[in-house]
Amino acid sequence: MIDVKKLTKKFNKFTALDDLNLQFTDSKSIALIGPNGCGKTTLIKCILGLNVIETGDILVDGKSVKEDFRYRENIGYMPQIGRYPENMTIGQTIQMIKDTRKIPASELDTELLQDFALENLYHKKMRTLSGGTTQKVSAVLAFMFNPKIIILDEPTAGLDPLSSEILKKKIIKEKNKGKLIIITSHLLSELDEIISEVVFMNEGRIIVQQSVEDLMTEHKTEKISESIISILKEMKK
Ligand SMILES: Nc1ncnc2c1ncn2[C@@H]1O[C@H](COP(=O)(O)OP(=O)(O)OP(=O)(O)O)[C@@H](O)[C@H]1O
Repeated sequence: MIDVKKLTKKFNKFTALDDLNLQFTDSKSIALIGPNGCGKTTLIKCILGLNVIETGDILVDGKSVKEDFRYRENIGYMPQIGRYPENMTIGQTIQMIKDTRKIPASELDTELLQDFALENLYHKKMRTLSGGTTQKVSAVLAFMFNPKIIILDEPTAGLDPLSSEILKKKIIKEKNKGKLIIITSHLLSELDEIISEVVFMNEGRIIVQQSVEDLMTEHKTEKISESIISILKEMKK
C-alpha cells in the first residue's frame, strides 16, 4: 500500500505537485492519467525516491520513503524511456541486474522473458535495440524480482499489438495475485481491460480518484476512455 500525505513538490518556484493526498491499495490496478506536464512522472519519481521530498511524505507499507531506501526492493518500475549501458548486451544487462539483487534463480519471474522470446536476442547490444525491444527489457526487469508493487510509465507506448497484449495479460495476472499496479498512460483505449481505479491529475492536483465502476456509472459510459473525455470536457467549461 502507498499512502501519499500532503505531498508538495516544487522545482524552484514552480509547484509540480500541490498538496496531494492519495492512497493506493493492494490488489488494485490504478491508471494515473492527466494532461502532459500535470505531474504524473514527478509523483512516480517521489514514490521511487528519485525526487527529494521537502513537504509532506509518502509511506510505502507504512514506512516513509525518506527514511530507509530498502522499500525500493518491493517496487518494480518500468520507465517511459529505459536507459541502459550502451555497450552491454541484453543478456549481460539482465545478468548484471540479477547479480545486484541476489535473489535465487528459482524465485525469479521469467514469464515475460519467455513470452517476449527475449533470450533469442541476448547477444544484441543495448545501443542497437529498437525502442520496442528496449521497452521489453524494461518490462521483463519490472516483473522479474516478484515485487509487491509494480509501476509502469506508458508501458505499451512503443510495443507492437502482440507484445502489448502479452504485457496486458501479465499485468492482469499479477494484479489478481494481490499486487498493486500503477500505470500511467495516454492510450486510454488500452486501459479498459486492466484498470480497477482511475486517478486523474491536473496541474499538480488530484481531480478525480474513483473506481472504474463508479466512474462509468457517473458518466453513463461503458469505456474508461469515454469517462475521461467527459471529465476533460467538464474541465474546459
Ligand atoms: N527536474 C525538474 N526540474 C524542473 N521542472 C521539472 C522537473 N521535472 C518535472 N518538472 C516540471 O514539472 C511538471 C510536471 O512534469 P511531469 O514530468 O511530472 O509531467 P507528466 O504528467 O508526467 O507529463 P507527460 O504526460 O508529458 O509525461 C512539468 O511542468 C515539468 O516541466
